[in-house]
Amino acid sequence: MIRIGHGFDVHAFGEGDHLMIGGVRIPYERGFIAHSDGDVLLHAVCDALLGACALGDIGRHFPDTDPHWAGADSRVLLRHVSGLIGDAGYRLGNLDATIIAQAPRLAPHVGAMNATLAADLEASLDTVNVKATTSERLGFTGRGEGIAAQAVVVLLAQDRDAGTRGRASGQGD
Ligand SMILES: Nc1ccn([C@@H]2O[C@H](COP(=O)(O)O)[C@@H](O)[C@H]2O)c(=O)n1
Ligand SMILES: C[C@@]1(CO)OP(=O)(O)OP(=O)(O)OC[C@H]1O
Repeated sequence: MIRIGHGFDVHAFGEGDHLMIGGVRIPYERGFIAHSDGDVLLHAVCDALLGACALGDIGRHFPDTDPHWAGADSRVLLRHVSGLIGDAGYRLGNLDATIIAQAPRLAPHVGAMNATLAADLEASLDTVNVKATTSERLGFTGRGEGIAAQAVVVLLAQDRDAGTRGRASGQGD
């Protein structure tokens, strides 16, 4: 059994001197306007994971009216969602994500973002792929008003008996 999920998020720029994207702190002349740290990529990934398991969306699990999440590190949200996915009996098959940003240049940071996602989702690095694109100066991202992110995940049913079956047949010893 596989399940597919899609997530999309946008955060506008406001005052600040850095952006949190994919759990990576990127020095920049603007910050994100958000209730949490505004990590647009991790929010899209959370929504994709929740969507795949029919568990609603990030706003349902972490309301932006709840002071507990004010200024929250979005990696905490991601790890919580990852736990929910495990509880539902699924693990990551693979994750593909795109950040739409005219600036800053993100290519130097995607390796660190991939590592963060793999760690928080307890997945291997070769199942995670973050990309960045401009929108060729078109639209709100192209005008430099904010950043958008999209994520798609495939989840696989956890094979709870894999270890014992392997041992019984003499594999994996
Ligand atoms: N914020 C961004 C946007 C893009 N990149 C890298 O540049 C490549 C070309 O982008 P286009 O929008 O012109 O297709 C893209 O593939 C990324 O590698 C980036 O680093 N940061
Ligand atoms: C993450 C939460 C909660 O702090 O707030 P924001 O940081 O504003 O992010 P958003 O993507 O608008 O949605 C979900 C919110 O509930």
